[in-house]
Amino acid sequence: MQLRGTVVSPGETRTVSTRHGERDLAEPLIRTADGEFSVTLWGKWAETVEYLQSGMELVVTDAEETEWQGERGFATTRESYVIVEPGFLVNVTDVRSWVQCPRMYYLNKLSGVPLNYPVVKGTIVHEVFGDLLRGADFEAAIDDRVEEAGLELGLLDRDPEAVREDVRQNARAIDGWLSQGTLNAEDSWRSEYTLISERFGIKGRADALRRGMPVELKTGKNTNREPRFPDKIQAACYALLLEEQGGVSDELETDGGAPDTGTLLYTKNTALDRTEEAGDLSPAKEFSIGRGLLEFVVRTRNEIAAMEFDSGVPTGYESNAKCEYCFERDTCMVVSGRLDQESKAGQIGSALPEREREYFDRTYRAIERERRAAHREYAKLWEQSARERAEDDRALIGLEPAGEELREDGRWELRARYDGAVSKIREGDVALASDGDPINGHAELARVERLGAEPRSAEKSSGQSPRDIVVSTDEPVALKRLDVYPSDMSASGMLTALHDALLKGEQRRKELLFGDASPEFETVDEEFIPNNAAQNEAVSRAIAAEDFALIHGPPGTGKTYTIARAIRALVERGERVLLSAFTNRAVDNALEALSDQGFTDFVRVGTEHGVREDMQPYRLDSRGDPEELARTLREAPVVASTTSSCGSRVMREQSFDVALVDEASQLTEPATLAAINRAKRFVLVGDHHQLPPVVQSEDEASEDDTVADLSRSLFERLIDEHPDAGVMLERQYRMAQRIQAFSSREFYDGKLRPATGTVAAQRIGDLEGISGDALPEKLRDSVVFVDCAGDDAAHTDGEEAARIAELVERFVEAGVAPGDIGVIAPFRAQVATVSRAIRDGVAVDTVDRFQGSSKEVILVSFVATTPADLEGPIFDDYRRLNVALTRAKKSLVLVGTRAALEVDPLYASVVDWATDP
Ligand SMILES: Nc1ncnc2c1ncn2[C@@H]1O[C@H](COP(=O)(O)OP(=O)(O)OP(=O)(O)O)[C@@H](O)[C@H]1O
Repeated sequence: MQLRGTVVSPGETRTVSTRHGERDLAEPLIRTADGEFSVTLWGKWAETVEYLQSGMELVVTDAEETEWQGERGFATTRESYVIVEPGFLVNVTDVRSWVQCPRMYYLNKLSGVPLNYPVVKGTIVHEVFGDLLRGADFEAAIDDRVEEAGLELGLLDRDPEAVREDVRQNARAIDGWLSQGTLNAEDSWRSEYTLISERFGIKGRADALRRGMPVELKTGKNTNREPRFPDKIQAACYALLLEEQGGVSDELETDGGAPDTGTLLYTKNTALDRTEEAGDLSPAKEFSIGRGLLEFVVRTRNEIAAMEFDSGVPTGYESNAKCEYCFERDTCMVVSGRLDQESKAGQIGSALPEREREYFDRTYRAIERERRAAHREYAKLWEQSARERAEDDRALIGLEPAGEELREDGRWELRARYDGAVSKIREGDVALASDGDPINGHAELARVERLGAEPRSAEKSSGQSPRDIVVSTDEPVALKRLDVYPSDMSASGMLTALHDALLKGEQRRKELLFGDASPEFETVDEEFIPNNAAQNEAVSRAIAAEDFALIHGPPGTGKTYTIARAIRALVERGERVLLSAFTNRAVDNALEALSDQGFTDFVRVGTEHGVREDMQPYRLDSRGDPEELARTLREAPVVASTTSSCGSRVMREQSFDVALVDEASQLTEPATLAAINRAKRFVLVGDHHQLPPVVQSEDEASEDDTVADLSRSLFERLIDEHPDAGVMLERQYRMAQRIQAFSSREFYDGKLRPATGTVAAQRIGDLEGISGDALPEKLRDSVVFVDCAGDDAAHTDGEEAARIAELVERFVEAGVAPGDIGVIAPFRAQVATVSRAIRDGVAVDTVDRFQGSSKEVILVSFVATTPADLEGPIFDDYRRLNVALTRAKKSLVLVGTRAALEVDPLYASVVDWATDP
């Protein structure tokens, strides 16, 4: 049986005499659904209690029930595994580095992977390995993969021909091995296999599987007969994961049991000179994977999960690391010196001042909480049934595969038919595509290319037309289900940014961030924007700032326009500018504004999928001639990318005079650091009265003051601490006078006003081809409240949806194009309900998806029928309400249940405003 519970007290290890001789045991007390029990952990599992703490989750597989002196208890058996905090997903590569040295694991996590040649070469060789397994031509694969790494190689000043030769030597080992007869007709292969273990709390991606056995590629040399220990551990992890999965798929079925052999391929061995090197030069080394090794893997994984339970920091004493030979020794000593951490290697340098260290610790804990929240989200993959996930918008299920095709870029394009259901999955997302069972079946990471594409085949059923979902993957999979793929990448990015800011950052910057210094400004007299004083002042401040400036831009006040003007002015002064924002959309909007103002000397960094069509010509492809690509990037006076890309290997090599960050109020503090770390000065643009940063672990964080509050942006903090560094744009170019009135009064102290008389007086009748009279009288006002009784469902309201559909028809009949109309609903379920009810072409979405955009006509569905409903997302935060009410230019229609809304004072005033002109 499997035992699962929460540790009440860990207990201690002791040694007892048994009929098998002396044995260690420990007896932690755990609480399960059935009560409290003591669990006897025998042998090596007894070590677990050394790091077990009360409150941790503990799982014992294949436990047996015991009875001693009338007390019921449990004990491990020969088959048991003991798993600590199974919900914390440890990466296979982390298990590997922990075995090398726990400090190494920590340092890797903190500082990210830097751009260096061994890393880039390693990636290329891995890619070529996959290509060769898939039967690609040797030289063609090398040429292609080296070209693909063009930008990184260029930044490293590497000559492509020399790289090709280097890769060729490594690839020969692979090719030689494949053709040596190791691979015969019965062998079945697959490369890059994603594995997730629910049972052990481990995830990873195996380089390859041969007959269901793991094969790992290492680009280093190894002249011993045996693989290196950490490498074995890595392969053993995959074996463990494969065992749980019970084989891979029919075609790759192992002979039954667990994979018992691992193979390591040391590709550099073939490049060694036989006359100089002694030892075993064969690249492929096999080893047998026994039970003892698998248990060791689980115990190592447990040590990591236990340390992460309270964001602990490893010292290096946990293993028998040998610091003398470690190439990370200096870094390790510096980090421990600066952060005053215990380290086996010792410390050098002076510790950060108390306040900085405290900031580091609090932020570190907050980021690790985010990571755990991502892991919890991950666990829902197996905790929830397919149906529950679909209902929670976390999966699209019941897809019907509708074709697969190998594209020119080597990726598979998979299609499936679906019913148009909504989910959190969006185009451009990375999601988990599976054959219906993402955990025990076959799953592949997929990029969502299209949602709701026209089916290829012309058959269209009556009523709702079927739609296609199109994704791309490295390997084909029967596309029957698509799941949200929670990632802890953003946690990793924040951690690296924190590290760079605190351990590598300039002193002055830190003084500013920690309130020990105030920002300073030069004087600038030039006029930049003659028709808008606040915008002009904002540009002046951006230029005059010696440290930083803050631009506060309420809805429609020309933030983007001002940003573009400021960038031009900076470039004219010879400054190199990094333009960044939370979303790709905002980055592209700012570039569009720049090009509207006649400036196009910029480079857009981002993926092909992330960058908008019209900005593709400016996108820096990472594939191509190294020297040319590197020059293009290095010489660009303006480089634009999202803040998360600012932490990429490539961008971390770049430096700028000024970083200009849009949507800064939606960024957590460490996410903002990722961008501003790259520049001497910075300008943050945002509005803290619109959407705040999205923080997954928000609920638990607020109470604990040892954990930083990530939901407060750096923008907001600095505006509070240094109001003088900020300029508020007050004149808006979007909304009719009456639409903006409520927001101005409630959220901006009445300061927001229309920029011109035309803006203020705009009416729906101004749109081309529309006569205001064609609308029913009730809809002619620019702000309208429609009382609707609504139904009783929790997150949907069919009646409201039907009423909205009707109102939309009135606007369309009067001549308004569907594309000029938007509907905002608080819940995705209601978004789905409304989408089904109304005609095509009208944008229906949640507030979060509408931030940053506007429409001529906006209808808001409140989905509140009883006062208790006033706790939904649109309502829990005034900032979301503000966004919802400020998207419309000419006509805003609020649909809701008056009696319910009037219970809350803020909503009562909304209803009031919308009812009485
Ligand atoms: N000084 C100005 N003179 C004339 N038009 C302007 C000026 N500033 C902004 N605009 C116009 O006002 C409109 C809104 O500006 P912009 O898109 O920059 O607003 P924004 O604040 O970025 O909007 P959002 O709140 O959606 O982020 C644009 O059409 C822009 O060209």
